[in-house]
Amino acid sequence: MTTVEAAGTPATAVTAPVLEVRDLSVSFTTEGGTVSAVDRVNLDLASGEIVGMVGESGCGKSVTAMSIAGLLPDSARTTGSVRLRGTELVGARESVLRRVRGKEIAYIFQEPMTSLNPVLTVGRQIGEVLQVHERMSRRAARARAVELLALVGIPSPAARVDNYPHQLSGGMRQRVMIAMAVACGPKVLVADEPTTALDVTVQAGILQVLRDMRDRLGTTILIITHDLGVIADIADRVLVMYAGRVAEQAPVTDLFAHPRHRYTAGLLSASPTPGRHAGTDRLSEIPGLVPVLSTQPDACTFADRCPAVDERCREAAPPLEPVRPPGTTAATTDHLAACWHPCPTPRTQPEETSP
Ligand SMILES: Nc1ncnc2c1ncn2[C@@H]1O[C@H](COP(=O)(O)OP(=O)(O)OP(=O)(O)O)[C@@H](O)[C@H]1O
Repeated sequence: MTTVEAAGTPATAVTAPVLEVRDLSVSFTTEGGTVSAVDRVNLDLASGEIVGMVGESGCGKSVTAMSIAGLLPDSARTTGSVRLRGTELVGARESVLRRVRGKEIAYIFQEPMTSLNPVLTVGRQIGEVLQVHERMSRRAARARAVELLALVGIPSPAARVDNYPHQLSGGMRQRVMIAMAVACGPKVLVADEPTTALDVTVQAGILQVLRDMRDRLGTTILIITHDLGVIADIADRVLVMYAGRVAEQAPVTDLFAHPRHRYTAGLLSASPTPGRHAGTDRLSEIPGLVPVLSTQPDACTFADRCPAVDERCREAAPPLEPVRPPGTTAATTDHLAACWHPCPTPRTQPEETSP
């Protein structure tokens, strides 16, 4: 574990991160005014790491991920910095983004049917990526497409390469999307709810494919999901988003065993994650709704829903800071929470108890 250098800095890997996000904020101009979707997010992704991003609907997960991949619409205003292997992406020219997308960073969307072209065979679609980015001949690209379909576990890839998307099951289409995404060997893969529309066994297969991509190709993966079971299954580290901000981030086992932000604790008890609901079928709910960020910029955004709220929470937003692991006195950069009154841990420090 690395020691703390400055409060509020994200967990830093020992080697230089592949992706560095600093103070990333995104707002949208709408007819009803400016909507703030992401507020000063910091995040590092280390090489070969799988990081999960969780949070309720509307917390800013997709907007964060799309801004990282340079995929936001023109109505978005982005500030801060996103550096991918040293290249700044915020404000970069379209020619830079075009070069980076696919080759350096790739994005997998939730619903492959809307991303795949229905009138082209999957082989043509994978092949086009290779022809454009890798300047492969059509023939070589087709052969590579067959290899990629095999890599993502599609049976009879030499025959499936000539299928149209509608001839494949939902799980196979998602595998095709992953094959297209990894075709040019991107360093970073952003997977936005890649398993949401799939049943549990197909979902397990897709997660295995993502793990294989990391293990075989060293791909760094940012996976967005509502499903804490998916996070527990695949992620090394978790980032919990709330109302456009990072509420907590920690190694996965630490987060599940010792959530420190009250929102994370609420999410865990509202989710049927194995081991947390022994003997009960009922899920608890976090009362209230995710607030619109622009309505309360200088307070903890979770204040209205928090069981430990006090005046301080309504007066100032807590910074994302390292918390002490149970039984230790020194904070580490591995576990950070943005909370004035973190949940107590089994051997909590006196000043960390709830009010
Ligand atoms: N194009 C847009 N124009 C205006 N507001 C937007 C736009 N895209 C997203 N938003 C707003 O930004 C906020 C964050 O949205 P985002 O899609 O990132 O949430 P999310 O956490 O990914 O939710 P979900 O899990 O439902 O996808 C929401 O309030 C959303 O309404």
